[in-house]
Amino acid sequence: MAEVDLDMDQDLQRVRQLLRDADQLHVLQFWSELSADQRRALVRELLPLEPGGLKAHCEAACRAAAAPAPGAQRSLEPVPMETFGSVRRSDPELLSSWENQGWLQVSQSRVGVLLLAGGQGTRLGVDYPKGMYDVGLPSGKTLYQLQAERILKVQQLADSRHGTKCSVPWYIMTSEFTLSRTQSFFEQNQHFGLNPSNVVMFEQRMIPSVSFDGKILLQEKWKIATAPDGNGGLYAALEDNNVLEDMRSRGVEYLQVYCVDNILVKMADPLFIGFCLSKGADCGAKVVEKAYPSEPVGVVCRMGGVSQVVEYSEIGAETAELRGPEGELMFNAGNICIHFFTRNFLQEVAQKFKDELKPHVALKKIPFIDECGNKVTPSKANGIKMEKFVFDVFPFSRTFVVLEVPREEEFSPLKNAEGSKADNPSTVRNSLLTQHTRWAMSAGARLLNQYGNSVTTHTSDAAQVEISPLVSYSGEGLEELLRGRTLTTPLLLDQRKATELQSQHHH
Ligand SMILES: CC(=O)N[C@H]1[C@@H](OP(=O)(O)O)O[C@H](CO)[C@@H](O)[C@@H]1O
Repeated sequence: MAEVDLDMDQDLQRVRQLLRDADQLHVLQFWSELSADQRRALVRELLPLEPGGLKAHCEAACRAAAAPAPGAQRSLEPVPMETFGSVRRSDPELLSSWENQGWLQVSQSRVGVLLLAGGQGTRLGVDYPKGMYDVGLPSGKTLYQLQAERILKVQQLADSRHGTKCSVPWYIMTSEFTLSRTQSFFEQNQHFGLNPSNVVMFEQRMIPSVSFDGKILLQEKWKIATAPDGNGGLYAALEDNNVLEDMRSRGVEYLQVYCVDNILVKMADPLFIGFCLSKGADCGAKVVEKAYPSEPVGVVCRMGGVSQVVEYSEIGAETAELRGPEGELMFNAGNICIHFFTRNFLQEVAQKFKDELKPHVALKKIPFIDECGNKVTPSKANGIKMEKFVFDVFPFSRTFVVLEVPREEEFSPLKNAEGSKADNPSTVRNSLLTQHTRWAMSAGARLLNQYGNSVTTHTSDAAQVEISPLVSYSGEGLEELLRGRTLTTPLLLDQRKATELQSQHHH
């Protein structure tokens, strides 16, 4: 006991020094009121902060609040055609050559996927990890489950093409907010059938949230307000947790990185992997055509000849609305947060460039403890969160490529709560059901709605087909089950139903 307290004394001294140097001593202002446990908690939280880093962080936040980043966007240009591929405009032969290349890599276990899942889900309004959200599909599957089953399927398809027994490891970056609940959710669900040793969770760093005058905000008298360091915290987290070493030891050379919230995300997409490899790229991004100028997606573009993404929060309406000769949006390459990286490139970023990533500043409402010790829930922005962006490493790549994909097949993100205008549980559920209805119809099924009428349009709200990823990854393999059949919707085509349909065929 005495020993612990001695350590505690030393630690407290270090923390005091650290705070004094960064001009943040107010963090300890309620020290005399704290219990022994609370004191220990506070010291434990502050101890790992790097002295110089903390000071620089607070000062930078303060400066940023005073003078928002200048929109140095006059020199923006669209991405040049030669780095740009398009699924819609490429002929089937080219597409299947990319795909074949990708399947080969997957089958050789050279491809991994990495999920960015440290976010707080503030806009969605849930206090648990977004991946655990059930969007109300007939199957009741969560985003995590859909993703897990797509991994199972992509492995299985690669194996049956190449006679292999491959694995696609799933790296999951979580944060203090999401790690333990994500872990227990996966355990409760037996990792959705995946081999647990191929699911690797790690945690990104948290950084202090600061007031407009550069002071760390207290969330409790014994806890500072912190936020994850943004999805660009990936690169520090890869280092902190030896993830690249893990990849190397498994022989994983290529990584698809993606955000948790896109219900249509293709896991380890062979076509995307093959496209990037065929171009000799070290880094790539999937994009969709922007739906409208103010759509909240970043745009992939160039500045001074260097590829990058300008985030929707920073582009400015004027630039977003610029149009080309045919009336199309000039900056039309909407970032859907699906990126390709070679392991070598990530290694290089981790070694040389990750400290060059500039944090972006967001002004937010951050609940805090005021000087009198009262809890305040602000009604307008009172604080600064500094976030790094995952795509800010694009400028360091040697060969950067872009693949444009059809939105209705690949992008429908869950951002907002039910009742909001877009990107909410209903819109993402409908995107998936509409996609699966389309797949079923092009496989030759005749679909009836619950009133016995034919479902005719491809986008009808009444069309309710859900196809398990374990049955089909991207629409393949459905003809043998569905051709020439009349089926009533809602239809849940899971493995059981598939077996049933198959046995009927054989009679
Ligand atoms: C930093 C970052 O990755 N921002 C991404 C990401 O936005 P969020 O609002 O952070 O979810 O996903 C969008 C696509 O859903 C993409 O357009 C945008 O550029």
